[in-house]
Amino acid sequence: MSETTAAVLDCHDVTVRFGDVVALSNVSVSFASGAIHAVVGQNGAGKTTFARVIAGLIDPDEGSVRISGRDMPKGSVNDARRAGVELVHQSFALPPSFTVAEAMQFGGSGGKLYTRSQLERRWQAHLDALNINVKAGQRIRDLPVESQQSVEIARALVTDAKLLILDEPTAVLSPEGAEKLFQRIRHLKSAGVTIILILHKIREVLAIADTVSVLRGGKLVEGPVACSGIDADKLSELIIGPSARPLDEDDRAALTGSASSLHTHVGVSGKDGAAPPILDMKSVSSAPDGDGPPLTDVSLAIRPGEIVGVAGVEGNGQRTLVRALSALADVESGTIALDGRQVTTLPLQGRRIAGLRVIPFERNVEGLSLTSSLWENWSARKLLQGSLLSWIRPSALRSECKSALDAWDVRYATVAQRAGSLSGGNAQKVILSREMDEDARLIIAAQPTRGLDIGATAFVWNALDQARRRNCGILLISSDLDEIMDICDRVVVMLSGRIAGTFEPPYDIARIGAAMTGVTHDR
Ligand SMILES: Nc1ncnc2c1ncn2[C@@H]1O[C@H](COP(=O)(O)OP(=O)(O)OP(=O)(O)O)[C@@H](O)[C@H]1O
Repeated sequence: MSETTAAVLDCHDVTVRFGDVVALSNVSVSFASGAIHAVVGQNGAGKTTFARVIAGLIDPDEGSVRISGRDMPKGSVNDARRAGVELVHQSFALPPSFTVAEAMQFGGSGGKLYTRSQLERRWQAHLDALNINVKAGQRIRDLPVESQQSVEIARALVTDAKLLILDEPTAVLSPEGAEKLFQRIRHLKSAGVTIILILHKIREVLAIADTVSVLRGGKLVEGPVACSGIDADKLSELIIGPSARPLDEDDRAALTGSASSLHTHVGVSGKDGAAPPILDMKSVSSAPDGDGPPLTDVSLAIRPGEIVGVAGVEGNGQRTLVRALSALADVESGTIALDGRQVTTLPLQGRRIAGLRVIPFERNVEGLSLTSSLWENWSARKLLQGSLLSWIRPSALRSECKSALDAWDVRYATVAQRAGSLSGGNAQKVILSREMDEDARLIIAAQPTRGLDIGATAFVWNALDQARRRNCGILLISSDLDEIMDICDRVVVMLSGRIAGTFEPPYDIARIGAAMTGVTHDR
């Protein structure tokens, strides 16, 4: 651990309530300075609430917070920042139309006026000092997600941060991106910054953190304990708790990295290689649409009962692929057929009636209306599929919604609550419960387990497997190569809007990785 063991953070008996929900219950914890502290727990366990209390964004109902030995006035962001606390949120908050320099200035102390070139010079020096490879004049929206995150971190470090909190920083990163982030975090630690990391993946916790603390149902059930004294199995037990359904051995191994059974998927027995494809894309090219490179000559078939994975560094056309399949991108040439029927020019509603379901990349923007109730969000699929409004009975929908959310173990108070009040993982589960229904024929799942806890991730894998057994076709787009290799029957790699390689089990991670970076093409 660190040379110094003085506490940078002391929480005493912190309780936070949202109406009837107790998000944090009498949490008392102390974190030593100069170390990397992981905080883990299931979706809705209270991790983000904990981070927001420390950053002064939430005023706890009870309890107190001390930073570097000083009592913090309750719920004061400015006092927390003055004490050196900076929080990088789960979803990025940089204004997309700003340049990097403008975004950095926005996060700085402000005051003096600068010309554009002065501003850029000022922040370029800061970025260079942190070894962040981004040009200060670039617009945020033109940056890949990994660079946006680096800019968020750089912005948090504009002030003299002593305690940096990163809320699920790896959820948006590729494995290489996560490794780069970890290097940056180790570097910050050696410069004396204390880091709190909210993480879901146990293997990441054990790879980077000095200590780990576990929240369950708003209570601190363990920690901080030294990571050197705990193993993956024990940690997953602490997270899930004694009453939860146990994970099966394969899922546990894949989720915790505790065994060598990774990447052994050998195809599914129910797959019928001779059956006509559910999805048949032939030579599809799309117009540029500002959301990644256009598709160029993409051909892809998915048969009943088949899970096809799309691997690739983010920003290589995966979003355009989802948009083309959802009738949101302009297809210039080529054809798309669903169950033998041409749908190339059919709007989304018609495709949904034909059995298309979409779990979108951005759950808060494309997947949910945050200001609408849970049952309204859940019922949206009926409207999307063109049911007549007069047929819709709100009371029946509310009870259907309740059963579906309970089956997915969503943590919520009432189906009338706003979707925006759910924790990130629970919001994702609402979309999954809506899109993975019995009538689905083709499920496009974009990052379906991003931000989910280990129990929920296993649940999603199981739900995808059930859908496959019902002979659905599934297109799984994920930046988690382990996930792709564990559950897909075939993997295609996207690079610059093209299919750059097709791979079948047993997978060779080195060859897939090479195709992702364009080192080699096809097998
Ligand atoms: N603004 C809010 N209004 C109402 N309830 C809230 C609000 N914010 C959080 N909650 C509830 O508090 C509980 C803890 O939520 P929190 O976001 O802290 O969990 P989390 O551990 O970060 O979950 P995840 O891993 O899904 O992000 C959840 O039950 C959540 O629904």
